[in-house]
Amino acid sequence: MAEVNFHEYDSRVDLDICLAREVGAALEIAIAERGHASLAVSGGRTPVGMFQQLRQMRLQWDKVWITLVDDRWVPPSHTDSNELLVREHLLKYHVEAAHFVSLHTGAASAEAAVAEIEARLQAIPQPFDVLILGMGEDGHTASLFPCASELEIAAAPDSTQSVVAVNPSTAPYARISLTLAAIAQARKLVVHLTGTKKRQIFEQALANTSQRLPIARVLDAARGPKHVYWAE
Ligand SMILES: O=C1O[C@H](COP(=O)(O)O)[C@@H](O)[C@H](O)[C@H]1O
Repeated sequence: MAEVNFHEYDSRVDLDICLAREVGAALEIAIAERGHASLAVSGGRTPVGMFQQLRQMRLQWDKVWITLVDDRWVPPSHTDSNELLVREHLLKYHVEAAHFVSLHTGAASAEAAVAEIEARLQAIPQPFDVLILGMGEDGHTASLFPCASELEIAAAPDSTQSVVAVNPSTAPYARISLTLAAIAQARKLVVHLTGTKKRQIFEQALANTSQRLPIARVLDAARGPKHVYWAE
């Protein structure tokens, strides 16, 4: 079972403040050591408060590259776009100076966009200094869905691909997702969770050795320290 450092907070606001500070500190260290930093974030509802804390931090954001771990294959103006969420809640105030790399292109399908997105990601300093994952109640993380026919390709630990197109059968929209192999390289991997139900699902996923859900597979493969930030 993957070893994780579990950080528990009394409230979601406390969690958001502390996680934003941890992320900011890790990015500062990366800039001091390598002259630049990279951050990959998740979409969904969980990270909004943390984004709002992070955007108020004074860092050398012009030296930071930001991308998403996954996005839904919808235009970036769509209400369900993870990119829109990041633009509205993170890429403001100080963070406006950061370099944002979109997972969306003008291609006709997610599959047709993979090569262009793969090329764009080459411009980001990698491995990611900080990569923040969310988790769905089905145990998916990024867009590595247990129900997707592409899961075995997307979750192959030795894949040389950084991104894949995924078509979940239990969730809306085709997706673009970082592969497990790209996620697992991160220098610091954070899982950001809220609520009792997600905590139970997460703990069961890690304990279940016969059915490895995507969240457990990613943590098994991660090469750097793994942290879970949780609040009710
Ligand atoms: O579809 C997605 O869901 C997960 C979890 O979202 P949440 O709303 O439960 O926080 C998210 O991590 C992922 O980026 C997103 O595309």
